[in-house]
Amino acid sequence: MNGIFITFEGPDGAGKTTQLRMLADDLKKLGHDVLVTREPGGTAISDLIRSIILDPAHKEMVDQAEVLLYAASRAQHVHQLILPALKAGRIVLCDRFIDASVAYQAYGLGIEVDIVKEISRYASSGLEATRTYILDVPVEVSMARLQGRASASGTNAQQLDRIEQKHVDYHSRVRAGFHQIAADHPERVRVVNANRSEMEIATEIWEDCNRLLEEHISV
Ligand SMILES: Nc1ncnc2c1ncn2[C@@H]1O[C@H](COP(=O)(O)OP(=O)(O)O)[C@@H](O)[C@H]1O
Ligand SMILES: Cc1cn([C@H]2C[C@H](O)[C@@H](COP(=O)(O)OP(=O)(O)O)O2)c(=O)[nH]c1=O
Repeated sequence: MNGIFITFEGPDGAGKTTQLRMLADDLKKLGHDVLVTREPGGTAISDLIRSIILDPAHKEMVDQAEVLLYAASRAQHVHQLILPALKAGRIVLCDRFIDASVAYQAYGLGIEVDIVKEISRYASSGLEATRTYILDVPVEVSMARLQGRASASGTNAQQLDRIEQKHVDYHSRVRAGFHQIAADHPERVRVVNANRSEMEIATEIWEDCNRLLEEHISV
């Protein structure tokens, strides 16, 4: 596999999408072939599953169904889109991946970590990110950014998706889960302080990503 697979993780509203777009623009300016995608989503089937998972009306969804729906969305995404792009040598930037299932479904909901990892491993046929940036912000900051994004787009707090509407305690467990994932995978994961300006964050990610590209080329 010649491509490079980079994932962005962190709480809702941490600034993942913003940073992913900035990195994609900078990489494209250097002539790299970049694929930008996201989970849940990225293919027609995965997007349909996304709308089922995030619909605020689906309050009765049981935890097992939630884990398996994220995994089903991921299976289609990995095999239809990500693996072919990596085989073609592209740089794939993905907004969330398996770490999100571990942070939200395992640490957040309380499902056993090994079960969530095993289901995700099966769904993705063992694909792992080359590098993961976890954008870390206090829960109050990410919540405030989400509210800001919602009002900028003319929606209100009641229209946040099903996961975003969950309680602060849940989001605190998710954040702690991301810290644990970083501690478990120091080679792959970089925790980036996202409670700074967009440009400061982008610079740190850009410098690390350049080192990664150099290592990749020299292999
Ligand atoms: N470093 C930052 N400082 C302040 N606001 C930010 C920063 N990065 C992103 N935002 C804003 O916060 C909101 C959420 O950002 P977004 O990139 O959509 O986050 P995510 O994809 O992690 O949910 C958006 O309104 C965005 O403009
Ligand atoms: C990929 C994935 C996402 N999620 C959640 C996190 C988000 O609340 C939601 C949608 O992700 P996303 O679109 O990235 O939301 P945001 O841009 O607001 O950060 O799905 C999981 O709970 N498990 C997963 O495996």
